[in-house]
This record gives sequence, structure tokens and C-alpha cells, in this order.
Amino acid sequence: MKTIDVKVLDARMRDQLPAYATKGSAGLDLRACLDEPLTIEPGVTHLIPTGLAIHIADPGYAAVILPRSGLGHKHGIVLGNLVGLIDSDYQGPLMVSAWNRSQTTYTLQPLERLAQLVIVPILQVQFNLVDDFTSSERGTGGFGSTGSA
Ligand SMILES: O=c1ccn([C@H]2C[C@H](O)[C@@H](COP(=O)(O)OP(=O)(O)OP(=O)(O)O)O2)c(=O)[nH]1
Ligand SMILES: [Mg+2]
Repeated sequence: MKTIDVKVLDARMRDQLPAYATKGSAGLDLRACLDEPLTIEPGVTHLIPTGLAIHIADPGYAAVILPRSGLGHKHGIVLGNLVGLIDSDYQGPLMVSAWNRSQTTYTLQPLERLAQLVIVPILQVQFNLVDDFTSSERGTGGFGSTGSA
């Protein structure tokens, strides 16, 4: 298993470092590092601290922040940026943009699990400038060009 440096920015997180819930989990739950409950009105977005910073350091990896399916499906609490991308060289506080896309107010509790962090491999590329591409089976077809059934 790969090891990533983590800094505790809020002492409450010391005993609550993100951990895989099961052996097969892909995501590490991130908690809302709040001092008091936060009411999120319908349609409103709040930037929520996690109380943690990570430094992935290896450009061959990144982290993505994804919604939790339960919160998103049942309560409409998803991400204001849809997906958060954490660069391997980012060392600042890990933040979660919490958007209440529902029509009902949601009260987020201190230390509630709000979103999940997934570490993913990254391939950095360089561009080779060309005038024409070598032809491919698809060519320029897209957006339903292969049919709908
Ligand atoms: O949900 C998120 C998304 C991003 N970040 C941090 C880590 C990431 O490496 C940095 C920059 O994110 P991004 O590149 O998506 O934002 P930007 O708007 O392009 O800002 P920048 O100009 O700093 O790159 O912000 C978070 O803490 N949470
Ligand atoms: Mg950026």
C-alpha cells in the first residue's frame, strides 16, 4: 500500500484520520471539521474544511473528492465543483465544497462524514503538434454517432 503524508490541521482529526471502511473500499471518508452544526439551505454551497492537509508528492498520483452516495441521493448534498481534484503538489487544507442541490434544508453535523477521497493514478502527457491525425475507425464522429440502441 502506498503511503501519503498527512498533516492534522485541527486536533480533533488526530483520532479520525480517513481510513478505508472495508478491505475493498476505494474511498476514504472525509469529515466536516465544523465547530457547530451548519445549516445548508436549498441551492446553497459552503466550503467545508476537513481539518487535514495531504501531500501526495508523486506526480503519478492525484486524489479526487467525490460525493457520498447516501448523502447525495437521500439528502442532495453533493459537491459544488461536482468533483474535487487534488494535485500531487497541493499542500494546503483539504476542503470540500458542499452543495445542497435538494429543495430541503440539511443540517451538517460537526465531524459528519461528508465526502470521500479516492487516490487515482495519473499519466502526465506532452503534446505532439500535428496538422492531421492518422485516421481512426471513429474519426470525428461523436455525440451519438454510433446509434442509440
Ligand atoms: O474540492 C477541492 C478541489 C481542490 N482543492 C484544492 C486541491 C487542488 O490541488 C487545489 C486547486 O484545485 P483546482 O486546480 O481544481 O482549482 P483551480 O480553481 O484551478 O485553482 P488553482 O488556480 O489554484 O489551480 O485546490 C480542494 O481542497 N478541494
Ligand atoms: Mg487548477
